[in-house]
Amino acid sequence: MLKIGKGKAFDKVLQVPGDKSISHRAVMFGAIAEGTTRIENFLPGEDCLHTIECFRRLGVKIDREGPTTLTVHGRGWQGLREPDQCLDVGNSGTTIRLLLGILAGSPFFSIVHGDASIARRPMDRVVEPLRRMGARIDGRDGGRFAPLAVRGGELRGIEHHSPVASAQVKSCLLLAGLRAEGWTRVREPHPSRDHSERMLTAFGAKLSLEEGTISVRGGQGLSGRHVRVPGDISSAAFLFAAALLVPGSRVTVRDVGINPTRTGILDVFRSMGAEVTVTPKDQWCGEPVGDVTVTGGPLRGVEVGGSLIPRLIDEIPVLAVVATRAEGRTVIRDAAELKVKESNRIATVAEELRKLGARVEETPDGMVIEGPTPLRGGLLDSHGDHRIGMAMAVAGLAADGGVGVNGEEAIAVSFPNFAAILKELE
Ligand SMILES: O=C(O)C1=C[C@@H](OP(=O)(O)O)[C@@H](O)[C@H](O)C1
Ligand SMILES: C=C(OP(=O)(O)O)C(=O)O
Repeated sequence: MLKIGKGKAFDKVLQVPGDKSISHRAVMFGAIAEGTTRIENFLPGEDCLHTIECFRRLGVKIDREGPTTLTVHGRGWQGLREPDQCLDVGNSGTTIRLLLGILAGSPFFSIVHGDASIARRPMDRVVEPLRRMGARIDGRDGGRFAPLAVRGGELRGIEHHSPVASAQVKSCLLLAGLRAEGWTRVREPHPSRDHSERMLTAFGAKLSLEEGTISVRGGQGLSGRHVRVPGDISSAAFLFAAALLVPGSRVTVRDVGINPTRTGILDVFRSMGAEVTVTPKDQWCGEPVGDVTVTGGPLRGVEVGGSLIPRLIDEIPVLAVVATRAEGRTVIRDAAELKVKESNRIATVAEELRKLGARVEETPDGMVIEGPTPLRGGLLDSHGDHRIGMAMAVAGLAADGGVGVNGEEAIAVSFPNFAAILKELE
């Protein structure tokens, strides 16, 4: 069990591990590129380690020089070979969905599977358009759920209007589109994170973005390159929240990714009344990087919905914790996607926060939080979901008597040294 006591005011300068989305992509794109891709500040979280193992099973040589440094020896798409064992994605939605885009255009048979949470997450959002491109995919419930079996082969480009704003759907189809005959075009209701677009461009691919539709022409190869991964703003969000939950605190996170498709949480914390300073410093492989400082103060409730949701989707659990301390009502809407993450995050956040005395009402597409409520200590559970585990641990900093979080091993999925950093803030 992870025990977190009530926090005392702090003023810290910290760093967080590399971005999960960018780490996955660096391995995957390096694996299908020609030449060497050296990756620095790679996230050694379990999700990304599963991505490495899947590509090793596909015949790609990947050397790990250190915990956060690796070299991927790409030999182009031709370098991938039929795996003799199932590909295990663990808990990682990003791995399974992007991998399916690569397998769909690879002329061999493979089976992908993951843990109990992965087996519950919807795969039809990628299976249906990949089948339209010509891929042969089967799986549980007609291919709606993993395990999935793929017999890859020749693909043709399609136009796909995704009903959900999902970078995983978009990236899967762009990867398949690189191998397809003609153009593949993807449109989504709101812009989702654009790491694939930035990194594919940095690896030499040509993509075009017109009126919200991203297009790629098939037959393009990638060239390996050096990738330095920015710190993960989704991990940093837990530390920003900590500064808002412990009165009189301030935190600076250095060298964190500040891609505007990921910074929704900073906009929301600002509109709640927090002081947020962003100092841009550099671009790493097409990704903006900077230092971000968050200073606590009195907070007010906010309404969050629409195009903001994909810009902070993974931060909503910790935003809900912060909202319990804000004056007035916080309304989160248009976030039904939370139900199909590692856990049903609307249900799990509400269940756990209520144990601490918070007033949280679930809605079909989000939640309503009435604040401020004093939080009491309690025994909480991660529900096997890393973000729920971390959000609840951070809540402990504001709870009288602190909290204990069971199932804390889930946190290693995205932020392996989280407990050590948080312990410094107790
Ligand atoms: O593409 C990615 O790296 C991710 C996209 C998002 O999922 P969706 O594409 O399902 O919205 C996000 O929640 C996930 O943590 C990572
Ligand atoms: C939803 C997440 O990841 P994935 O979809 O890759 O499992 C997350 O990290 O919060």
